[in-house]
Amino acid sequence: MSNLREITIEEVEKHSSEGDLWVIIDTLVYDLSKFYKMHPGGMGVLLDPRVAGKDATTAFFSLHRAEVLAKPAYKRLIVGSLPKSISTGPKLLPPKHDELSKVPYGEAMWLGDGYSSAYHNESHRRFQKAVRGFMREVVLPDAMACEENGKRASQKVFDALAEKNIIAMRFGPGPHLKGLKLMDGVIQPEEFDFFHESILTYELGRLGTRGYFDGLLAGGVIGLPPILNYGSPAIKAKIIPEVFQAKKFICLAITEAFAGSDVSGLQASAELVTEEDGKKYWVVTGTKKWITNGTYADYFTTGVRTGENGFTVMVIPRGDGVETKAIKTSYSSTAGTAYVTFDRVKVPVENTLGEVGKGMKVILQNFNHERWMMNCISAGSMRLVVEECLKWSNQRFVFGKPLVSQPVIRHKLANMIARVEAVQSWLENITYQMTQMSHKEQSDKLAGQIALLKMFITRSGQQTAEDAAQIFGGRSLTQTGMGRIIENYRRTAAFDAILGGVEDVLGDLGVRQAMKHMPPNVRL
Ligand code: HEM
Repeated sequence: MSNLREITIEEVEKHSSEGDLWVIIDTLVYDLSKFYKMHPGGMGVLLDPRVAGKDATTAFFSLHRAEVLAKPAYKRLIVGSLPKSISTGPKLLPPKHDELSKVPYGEAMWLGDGYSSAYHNESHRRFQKAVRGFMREVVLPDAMACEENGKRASQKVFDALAEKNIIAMRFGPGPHLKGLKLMDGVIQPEEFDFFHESILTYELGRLGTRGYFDGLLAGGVIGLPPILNYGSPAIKAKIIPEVFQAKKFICLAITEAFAGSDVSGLQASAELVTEEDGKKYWVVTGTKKWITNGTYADYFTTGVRTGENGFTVMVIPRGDGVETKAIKTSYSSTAGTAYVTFDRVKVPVENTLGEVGKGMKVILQNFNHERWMMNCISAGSMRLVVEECLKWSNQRFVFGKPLVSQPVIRHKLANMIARVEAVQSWLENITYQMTQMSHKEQSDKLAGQIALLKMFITRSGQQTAEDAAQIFGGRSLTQTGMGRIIENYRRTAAFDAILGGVEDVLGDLGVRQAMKHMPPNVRL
């Protein structure tokens, strides 16, 4: 930008007509002579005498997100900049990809300038910076496109995730990370803990594209653990590398239209048959509904009835008799939500995960991790929404005053900030406990905490979505433009109150867990 031709305000003013149209935005001079006919906001607004040939910075930033100007197609419209004698250059550029927000409460406190943390160290900071940069540069453009067109995340992004070993990291700390180069070596596998994992998910949440987040392997994050924990050595050796390298995709297929997630009512069933050559197979018939990533999964970690009351988990590869159909939901079909049909599918008995009839144990093992992951994403997206509302309330002028000068707006902001900080602190505390406990201890001591936090986060998220919509007004209804993040959040915040266990059930679980630990001899 430093080599730009210097153009005076007087010279810009000479270009103020149809076919010869310049404007100044943030000290840069844009030639809109051809673009004005394609301008999504129409030609008239650009030809207005208050805009054509003038400094249109204030008008521009009250109608567009700063990211518009960062697009290469629009950068090409720049023909010069105001002389150095009157300007020190652009001040309103969008932040660099890995840059932290300077907006108060725009980042978790541990990332704030001058704040410290009892839980985070230098490796978390290095990791956060690398992940933020990667997410904004590589993932965000794909996320925005896919939210709109409903396609699954591009293979280019999956390959990039695999290259940084982000897919492997989504399964938390553990032996599966041994020997891997994490985020180009920014941290060592031995350093990786639940805080690193929470950063990864939180940063995905900060993209503000909820359907895409689920499309970006949320199904895999719940579908692979039964294989990691219960797969035979042969199954593990085949499927785990395929999934980590994004060559194949896996999902979890439990819920059914007949019974939702009430496992006792599931109807999909499997019968054991022995072929003439002595090989044993399950023959699986049934349907599954609401299966995240199912439309493009190659493997289905599936729960089926085996015998009278037995429930068994097995991994079913896509093949003869397996069909998937996209289900339309209120978030983007980029999530790959599917209705799955198994029609007499032959599954080798070696694909059984865990003991026959003990499927509940296999499924339950991962519930806490799934809900904790959802807490991380909800906290990340809530933080982004708070940041957006603070920015908007500050920059938006109504009746001659900034929006934030209205006490009712400040009241909403205060509640939003209080909620996101409460959520953050509880999440960090639980994450710390996870770093200190064995898996068994986590199941015993944290199942209730995680469930109650999820109930609290999703309730807070929905209140925050309502407040944000009031602050953004009509802009919160449009999927593009200034309010695009609020629109997405308002439409999808309630999803987290359903997926992974509905709010009421989780609240109930939290209290039941507490009662389990209640000593028998306590009295008022
Ligand atoms: C480099 C110059 C400009 C570019 C590249 C540009 C680009 C765009 C784009 C991409 C949109 C669609 C926004 C969205 O929904 O995502 C838009 C909308 C709009 N633009 Fe521009 N624009 C420019 C300058 C201006 C200026 C100077 C004005 C001055 C008034 C203006 C007024 C509008 C209006 C009124 C809308 C509709 C906003 C809405 O639907 O809420 N634009 N512009």
